[in-house]
Amino acid sequence: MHYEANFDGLVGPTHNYAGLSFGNIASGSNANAVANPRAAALQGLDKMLALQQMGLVQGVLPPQSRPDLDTLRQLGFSGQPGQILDAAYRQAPELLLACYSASSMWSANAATVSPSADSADGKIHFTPANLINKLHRAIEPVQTQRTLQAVFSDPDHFVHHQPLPSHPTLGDEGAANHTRLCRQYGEAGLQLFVYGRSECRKDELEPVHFPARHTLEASQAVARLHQLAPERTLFLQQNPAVIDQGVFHNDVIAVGNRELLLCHQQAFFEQANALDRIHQAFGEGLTVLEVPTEAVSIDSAVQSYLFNTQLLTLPDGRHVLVAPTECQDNTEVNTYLRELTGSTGPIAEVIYLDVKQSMQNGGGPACLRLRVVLSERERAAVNPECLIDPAKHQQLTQWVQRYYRDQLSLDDLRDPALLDESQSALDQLTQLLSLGSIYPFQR
Ligand SMILES: N=C(N)NCCC[C@H](NC(=O)CCC(=O)O)C(=O)O
Repeated sequence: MHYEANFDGLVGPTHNYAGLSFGNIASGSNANAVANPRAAALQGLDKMLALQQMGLVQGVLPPQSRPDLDTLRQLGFSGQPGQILDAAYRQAPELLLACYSASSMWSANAATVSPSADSADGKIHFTPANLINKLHRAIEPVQTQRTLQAVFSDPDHFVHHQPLPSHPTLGDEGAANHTRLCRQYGEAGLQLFVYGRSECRKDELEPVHFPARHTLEASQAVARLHQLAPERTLFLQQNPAVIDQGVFHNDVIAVGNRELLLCHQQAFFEQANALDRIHQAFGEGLTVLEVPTEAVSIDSAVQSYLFNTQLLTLPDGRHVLVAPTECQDNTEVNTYLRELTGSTGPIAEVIYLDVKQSMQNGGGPACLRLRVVLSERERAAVNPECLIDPAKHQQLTQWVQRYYRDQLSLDDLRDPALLDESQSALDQLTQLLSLGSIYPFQR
């Protein structure tokens, strides 16, 4: 028996709206809004419990420690923590904001993961994403690697690679641009790597307004590291025109699982050709649900995050979509989803969940999770304290209620008490999740 486990990033105590992600429309339009870290973390935990209750394997990944004092020191701020925060707030507020972001919650960007059925050595491979396109995200990979090693520590099953070198040629956004299709989770699958631009293929079109964060060269390197078979690996270019409309990752415009791919008509560059290649490489039995622009505009897709849903296969074999409530609020999307589930199509049901605090920064249900396909033995090798059941959910809920604020504005970020609260919270969390001393402040 094999499972697709979802490991969600737990929202950290400094969740805020800083407008840091150019090209991500929600992040820009909610800049300076007052955040509610407590509600954000509880929404995330409730999503994790909901999936566990559906009979799925659900894990949790701890947040990164913020503010990132080490980075601020590296940037020339010195003294006691309070002095560092104060000086950064006055001299370089944009750096302080970057060092305060709780962006590790979007664990789809933490790494690319290939299951053992696809890798030549029969092990699960992890490559943390370098996330070089945004400063607040480029400071994540070192900790990401430490965290993943603490959760998936057994070298008999898990291989951890270094993040790719930090250079624009190798921009890597992790699993947000990676989809695996297969017949059964335990069988060899087809891995789709979707890139926004290529350094060496100069003739390919690129977006003109917003950045293409992920490169072909990064995807090719990850596929090599993960020892994937070339005939079961495809590199597809994202449609640059939709990147310019706010589709900053492929998981904002397409989602796949098992033998199903749900994508917008404008998801890929030269889409007919891209879909042909996918069909050819997969062989018989693949269903592609292509959503036409006249049913759902790109605007509606970006606002509602229709494609940032989690497409899940339940233990009874039914496929369901876990969607953000924003999909109910958008008329086009609501109509499309009602027709989809009202027919005899492959998706049986849509389950709506509230992840508004994350959505307002451009992170839907699928952004919040990193998928790891596990066999029974591999699952037994995962740090058991990082798997969610009702008792763990309750423990973590109480922990959030104890440590998290229910309001955070950008002005609060100079408050050294927030740093103390965050470190106390994370220190306690490493005990709840049996992670050891993974944070720099614990060393
Ligand atoms: N699509 C996936 N898989 N992930 C979504 C990531 C959202 C994240 N938002 C932010 O980083 C906003 C932070 C701020 O503005 O405060 C980003 O743009 O990298």
